[in-house]
Parts: sequence; structure tokens; C-alpha cells
Amino acid sequence: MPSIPWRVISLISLASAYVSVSREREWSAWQLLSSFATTWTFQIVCWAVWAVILWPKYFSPLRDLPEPSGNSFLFGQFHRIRKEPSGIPHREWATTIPNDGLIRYLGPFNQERVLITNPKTLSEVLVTRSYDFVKPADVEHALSRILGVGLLVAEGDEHRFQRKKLMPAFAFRHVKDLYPVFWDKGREVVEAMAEHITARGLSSFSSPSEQMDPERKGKRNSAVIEVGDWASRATLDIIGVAALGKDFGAIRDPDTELGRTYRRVFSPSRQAQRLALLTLLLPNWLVARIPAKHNDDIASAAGYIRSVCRDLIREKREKMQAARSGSAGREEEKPATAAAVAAPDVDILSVALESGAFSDENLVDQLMTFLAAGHETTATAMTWAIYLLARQPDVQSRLRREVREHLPSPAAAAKVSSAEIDRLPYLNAVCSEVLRYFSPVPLTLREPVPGATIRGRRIPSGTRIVLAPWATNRDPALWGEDADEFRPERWLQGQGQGERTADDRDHQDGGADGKKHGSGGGASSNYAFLTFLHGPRSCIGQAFARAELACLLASWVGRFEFALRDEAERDERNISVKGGATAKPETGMYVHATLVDGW
Ligand code: HEM
Repeated sequence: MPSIPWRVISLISLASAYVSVSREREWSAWQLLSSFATTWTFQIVCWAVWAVILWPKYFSPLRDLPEPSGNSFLFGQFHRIRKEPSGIPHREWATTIPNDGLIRYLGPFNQERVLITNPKTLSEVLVTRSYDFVKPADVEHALSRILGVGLLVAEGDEHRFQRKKLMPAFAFRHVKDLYPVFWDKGREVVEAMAEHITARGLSSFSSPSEQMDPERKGKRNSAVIEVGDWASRATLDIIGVAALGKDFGAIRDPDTELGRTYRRVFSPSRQAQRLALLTLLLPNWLVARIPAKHNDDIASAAGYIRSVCRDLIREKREKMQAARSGSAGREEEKPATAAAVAAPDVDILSVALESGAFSDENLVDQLMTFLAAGHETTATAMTWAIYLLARQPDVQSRLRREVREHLPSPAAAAKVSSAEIDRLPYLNAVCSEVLRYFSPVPLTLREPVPGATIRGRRIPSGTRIVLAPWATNRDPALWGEDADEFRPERWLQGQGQGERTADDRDHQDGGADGKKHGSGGGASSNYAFLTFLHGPRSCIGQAFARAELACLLASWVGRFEFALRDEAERDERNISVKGGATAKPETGMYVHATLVDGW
């Protein structure tokens, strides 16, 4: 749907109102206003009929594309999209509607969306013409209110510049230094969970005699936990230490001011969703100024986190200057936590500061971006990982055996290096399969710049381009008939046994710089795995996220056995999934966690 030409409509209305009242000998401001309002309303109605009914049905150059049936008159497939988790209808359409890489469907007010379904069209949108497809204006506006113009929001040359300067901080040769940070935080969260489990296990026995009963002793080591909460606390601390050099302390205390403020900014409320819907009708700047609680909250909470980032940058600059001038820094300036000690100045902020390419304010934007992009994504991957392992105990046991055989127990307080994690084939296969099977980001959107084409077909401005990992990652045409099975073994087939070098890692499938795409998992194309996208706008944190997930998963599975609390959830269709930027269980993921001795 072409976007509403607010300015043109308002200008025409003003001109027409002026002409009509100026013919009168005497006229009042009220007459001018009412003439303006009448012309304005008339034009909006004409525009609406054109854009909502005539354009998509009779004039759009996309109207001959295959599309799902059962459109509502004004809302296309919107009711279904709203009712089902993001990506599920797309998965069905991609596999059931014959298509040549493009499927059109209609959204609210018959806005046109184009789902990109095959490797040829994906490669065009993501790699060869990547800069012709930008973030939709409303998405960009919502993000930039909080994040400023960081890497996630920047477009064109600004994006190219930022990406080039930040790449060294996310290249594997730097990420490998962060493995000990990931492992340390894995150890910390495992310890905290173990304490929680033993306390909960005990409290479920009411009398002291019950607590002493040896038959019930085993049960003291078991409790129901909500995986998402623990995962989210662990990944918040990790992104804090690894990106900012600041420990949020969320594992120890989930209710710190910073933690609470962070949740206010980054967890969308119902009101946020309603305001987002309003942007379909009103300009973004106007919606942002509506005096609603959400708008106030966002402004104050984002302001607070930005001020914390500013302080961190200042401290870090001072510390670096002191180090350069030969001073080791005063005792009280030294990092407080074990994790921070393990990572003196390997955090991403330090590397970005060293590059000298960013102003302090732009560095704040980048830090906000890493907090937004790198926290809930990995926490969501952990949540699904534990669910899938609880559902498939054979996979879980095999993984536990591998971990216990090759890695030190968290109790040993030993350091773990990248080489130790990366040489565990089953751990890496399980992580890849989790990321394929339940991609944390179910879908993402783009809009064409004027004149953009896909496979020679002009894509009108305002059309939404939909990239759906939840569809592509499970497409049998790309993965084979077992696409809908969680089968880590697919990543072991034909795997070279040699250890990968830093160069290999930087250029792996969908590599952080998007140069080269090696296929894996037995898929027929490199583009079959869409979790981190591909090309210049692929996830820059891919190597970081994979390493973090592997370390967390290894420490959790080594220490605990997980089993489903609710057997009905064995069928994933019984789990209601919350929409938003990441797709996770709506009411949390509750599992039985039992401490396993001997490690
Ligand atoms: C499993 C975890 C993760 C997943 C599934 C994931 C997925 C993605 C996806 C799909 C995008 C593209 C979004 C779009 O353009 O529409 C993206 C971009 C990005 N991600 Fe990640 N991400 C993960 C972890 C991380 C981490 C840990 C960081 C940082 C430490 C990070 C930083 C970024 C940044 C900065 C971008 C913007 C890149 C650009 O536009 O050049 N991500 N991520």
C-alpha cells in the first residue's frame, strides 16, 4: 500500500480552502478551518479507497504473484497473522503455495507484503541488493527512539562505515577471548540455580522429619524452574560484561535498578503494541508524542540506561588513558567481579574505543544496540534449547556425556578456552540444530528503496518484504523430509574433523562479514539457514552468540537433568508462543531440573 501522502493532502487542502474562502467578501478563520477539514477528509477517503481496495486488487504490479486464499475484505491475512505466532502462517504458505521465490499476502488495510522463499530471491534481497532493502520507516523510528542511530538502525554509507569499524570487535579472533567470560557466567548461573533448586526442593517438604527421610532425599535435588528467567538473567550479565565491561549482577539479584529499567525499555507492553498499530494510520512522530504511559516510560528508562552507558565510556576512556601513560589505575577502579577480572579490556566497548572511529554519543548508540540485539535473542535460544533437550532425553544424555568427558566441572573454577568448546562436535551440532529449529528471531522486515527490483520485478515503495527464518529453516524443499524433526545429527554428517581456524570462523556460514556462505546441516543451499540472515546486514554478533550459547548450554546440561513439567508440551503446537522481535513461550518454559552428581 502506498504510504499516506500527508504533506501533499494537507497542502492541497490548505490551498483549496484558501481559494474557496478568498472568493467571499468576508470570511472567518472558522470558515477556513471547516473548508480545510472538508477537503482534507474527502481526499483521505479517496486515497483510502485507492490504496486499500483499487491498488492491491487491480493495479499493483505484484497482484499476479501467488498468494494464500481466504483474504478478509479489508484486512487480508491480518487476523491469522495476529492470532498465530509470527512465522507459522509463513511456514505453511512457503511449503504449500507453489511459488518461484515470492509469495504476496495482504496485511491490515490490504497492505502488500512479499514473503521471500527461495535461495535465489533470498540472495538478491540479502546480499547482492542488500542496500536496496531497508528497515521499514516505523520499525526504524521505534528502534531509533531507544537505540539512536547504531548499527541496527543505520542505513547505506553510514551502515557500511559503522559495520567496518565494529567488525574487528566481533571477529572470531576477538570473540575467542570472550569464551572465558561466557564460561564464568555459565558457572555463576549454574551455582545460583543449584542453590535455588536445593532450597526449593527442601521447602517442598513440610516437616523436618520429611526433610531427613533418605527416600525423599533425591527430591531435594530437584525443582521446577522457569528457564527463560534464568537464561535472561545470565545473558544480560554476559552482554554487560562482554560488551560494556559492566556486570549488571542480574544472576545474583534480578531486581537491580538497572535490570528493572532495562526490562521497561526492552520488553514491549500491550500499550506499546497498540501504539505500534496506530502508526498504520498516523505519522510516527505523532504517535511518539501521544501522552501515553508507554511513551513516558520509554523516554525516562532509555535516558537512564544511556546515562549509565555514557559513564561507562568515560570511565573506560580514563582507564585507557591511564594505562597508556603507564599508570596501572587506582585499586578501587579495578573490575569487581570474577568475570570482569577474566576479561580485562577484551570487552567490545574497549575494542570500539581503540578504533577511534566513534564519537561518545555514537558509542552510546552502539552499546544500546548490543544490549537490545544481544540479550533476549540468546536467552530465547537457551529457552528453546532446554525445552528440546527435555523433550528428547536421548539427545540430552549424549550431550551430557560429551560435556562431562571433555570439560571441567563448574565447581572446579577452571578456565575454559574457545578450542575446548569448539572441538565438541555434538555440543556444536545441538546448538546449530536449536538455532535452526527455533530461530529466536522468527521473521524480520524490509522495505524497498524507490526503483528496487527482485528478479527483475519492480517492488512498489511501501511494500513490506518479509524474511522468515521460521519458514525457511524448516522448509523440506531445502532441508529434506525431516525438516520438521529436531535432529542434531544432521550437523555431524560429512563434518571435517580438523579444528577450524580463526579465518574459517570469520567466513563461516553467514559469517559476520557476510562474505562467504558455507552450507551445513545437509541443506541444499547456504541460504537454508536464515537464523542470522546473510550478507552485509547479517547478525554481526553471530560468532559471539554461538559461543555464548555453547558455553551456557554445556554448563547447564553438564550439571542438571531437565524434564518436561507438562507432558502436553511434548507437542510444540501446545506451547503458545509470544510474538515480538523474538519468539518465546508466552507463559514461560517450566521444566523439572535435577542436579546430577559426579561432575
Ligand atoms: C542467538 C542469538 C542471536 C540471533 C538469533 C540474532 C539474530 C539477528 C538477526 C536476524 C539480525 C538481523 C536483523 C535485521 O536486520 O532485521 C541481527 C542483527 C544484529 N545482531 Fe544479532 N542475533 C543474536 C545475537 C546477537 C548478539 C549476541 C549480538 C551482540 C553482542 C548481536 C548484535 C546484532 C547487531 C548489532 C545486529 C545489526 C547488524 C547490522 O545491521 O549490521 N546479535 N541479529
